[in-house]
Amino acid sequence: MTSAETGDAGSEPRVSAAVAPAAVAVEGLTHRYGPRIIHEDLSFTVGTGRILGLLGKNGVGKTTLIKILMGFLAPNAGRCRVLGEPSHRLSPATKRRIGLVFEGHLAYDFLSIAETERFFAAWYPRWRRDLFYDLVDRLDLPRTHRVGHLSEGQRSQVVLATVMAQDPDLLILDDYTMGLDAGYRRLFLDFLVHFARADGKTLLVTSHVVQDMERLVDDVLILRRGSPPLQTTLDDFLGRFRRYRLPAEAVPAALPPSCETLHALQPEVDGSLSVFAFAEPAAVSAALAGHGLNAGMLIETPMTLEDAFVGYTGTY
Ligand SMILES: Nc1ncnc2c1ncn2[C@@H]1O[C@H](COP(=O)(O)OP(=O)(O)OP(=O)(O)O)[C@@H](O)[C@H]1O
Repeated sequence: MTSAETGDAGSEPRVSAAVAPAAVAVEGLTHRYGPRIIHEDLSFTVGTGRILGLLGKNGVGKTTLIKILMGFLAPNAGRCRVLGEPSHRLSPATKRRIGLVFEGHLAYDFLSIAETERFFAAWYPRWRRDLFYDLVDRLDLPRTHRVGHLSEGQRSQVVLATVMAQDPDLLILDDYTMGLDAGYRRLFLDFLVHFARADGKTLLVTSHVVQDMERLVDDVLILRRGSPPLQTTLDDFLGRFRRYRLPAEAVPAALPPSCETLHALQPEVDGSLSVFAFAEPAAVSAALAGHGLNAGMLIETPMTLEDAFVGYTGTY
């Protein structure tokens, strides 16, 4: 038993949730693998009916966090409540309300598509056969086709359909893109958005295809190793986090350090400089001028979520 206080019954987390009660509430979570700290004093919420994108570079601890939320892993410290229950003591009824797509997802190779549908239907009281076949029939394969004979992307489609058909209240998708082609990814995203919005579902999604998140999420939780996480709405992040560009002729050999105003300075291959900041142009210009740079040539340039994510977390 670890010193985890995950979800002490009766003690509600003191997190500032925008929507209460939160579908997921994490407070003060710390997790280590041996001496390596993966999460330290992490707190966040996923509001009921919200779609949260969990973003972060490789190895930052997204899957670890999901394993903790599902009760597969006990953290060293902190409280995690999922659908109102401590994550390490989820009741079978609550587990049935959670749809999970995870690396190494469950699919039985020896079953056919139709047998897969019948097998999983038996476990879930709200099973949506219509949803399952809505997604799976697009494969244009006979329902007698064996799962073991599907391509990687086709298999992923069956897994995603299986999870959606469970009609979960909370859907956790850990990198759902697994071999999906661009068309199916788009289709599945549209399905997900419709599914979530129509029925007030809560989604927690990770994906390295960050541009997909822009079409999907309400909120972002961005994890960075050694720094506090950022949780905010997508609109707030994209509205406040800005990129400015200085042309090559205004870029000195020695760059100023990042600071509260200048979140990151990134030299580009053409010699120009990208400056990322949660600040208005005047404040950024003043900060650059304070370091002797010619900020008169600073231009703000629009960003996608992927640009903003890379600017916020760095390229490596
Ligand atoms: N069982 C384990 N024992 C020791 N270290 C582990 C274990 N599981 C994961 N790690 C390490 O913990 C860190 C976080 O891993 P995790 O899989 O949670 O990251 P992630 O953000 O999901 O990464 P990715 O985006 O690459 O999938 C990594 O450095 C990983 O090597």
